[in-house]
Amino acid sequence: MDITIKDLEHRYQVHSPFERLALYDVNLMIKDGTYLAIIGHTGSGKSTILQHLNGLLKPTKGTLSIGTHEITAGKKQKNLKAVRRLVGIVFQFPEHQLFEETVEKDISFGPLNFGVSEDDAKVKAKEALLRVGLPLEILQKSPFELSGGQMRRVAIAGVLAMEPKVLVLDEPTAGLDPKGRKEIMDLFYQLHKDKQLTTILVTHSMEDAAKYADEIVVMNKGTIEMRGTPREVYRSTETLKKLGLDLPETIKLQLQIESKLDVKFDKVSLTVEEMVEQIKTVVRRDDTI
Ligand SMILES: Nc1ncnc2c1ncn2[C@@H]1O[C@H](COP(=O)(O)OP(=O)(O)OP(=O)(O)O)[C@@H](O)[C@H]1O
Repeated sequence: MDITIKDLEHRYQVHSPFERLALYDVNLMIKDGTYLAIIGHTGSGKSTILQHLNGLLKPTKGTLSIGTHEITAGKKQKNLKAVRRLVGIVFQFPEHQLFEETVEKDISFGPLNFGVSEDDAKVKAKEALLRVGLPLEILQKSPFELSGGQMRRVAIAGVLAMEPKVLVLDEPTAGLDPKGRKEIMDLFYQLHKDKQLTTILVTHSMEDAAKYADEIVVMNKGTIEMRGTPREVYRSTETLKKLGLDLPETIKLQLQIESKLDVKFDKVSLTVEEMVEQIKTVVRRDDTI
């Protein structure tokens, strides 16, 4: 399911003294099955874009096409429920939205809301729970008896149980320790691969964008500043610096090695493994090192 965003503008609190232009001239085509990362400085408009993708916010100008569904500024939106079924959003700290008495009821809530029978919702809840790596024994527990990490997984299972075609992730690992972060990011990557799930990740982690995404969009002050593969984007070190964005650690190390040893690597190193390979190549090429 392709997503096309055309001339998107969003103003918060229109016609009030607090009116704020948060997005303008946003044009973006996201092909079905892509893993896209959106990076950018705080306040650049990343979350505002995400919230348009399932109709939580309406454009003040422009159009979004999500598969065959269109959301257009100024037009009454008929199929918002269908769009919300297609696009699942995992917000920051999704566990704050848990509210039911049991894990099973919490995960089943979404499917039931979309008209699935109670029995089918229970099946979907079980599948989703296993998918996020939790045991079925906790189905009848209160979500509030679980650890923080488990609560987050239950909340993610609630989104997966709706079987979305597009998964939108707004800083989904905020507040987790490095091990927990990696586990959750690997889980989303596996889902993306297994189900060809279009995945759109908003992140402040340059490493995660480099490691998982096929494409990166760089936002700046409400509009798209740059778009490309991780290698293309992270090659533009000066532009990223100007935008106040950091580089992945591997690339920072590469730049230091290049400057200290007066050598040039063939490409930017997105992972430690790539960096090691390139160091080997440079050492072989130049026997004075
Ligand atoms: N409800 C709101 N009312 C008014 N202005 C808002 C509202 N929500 C966001 N904004 C403003 O819109 C702009 C874009 O905000 P947005 O949250 O989309 O940025 P972001 O890139 O996601 O930031 P962060 O990285 O901090 O999450 C910011 O200037 C913000 O202050």
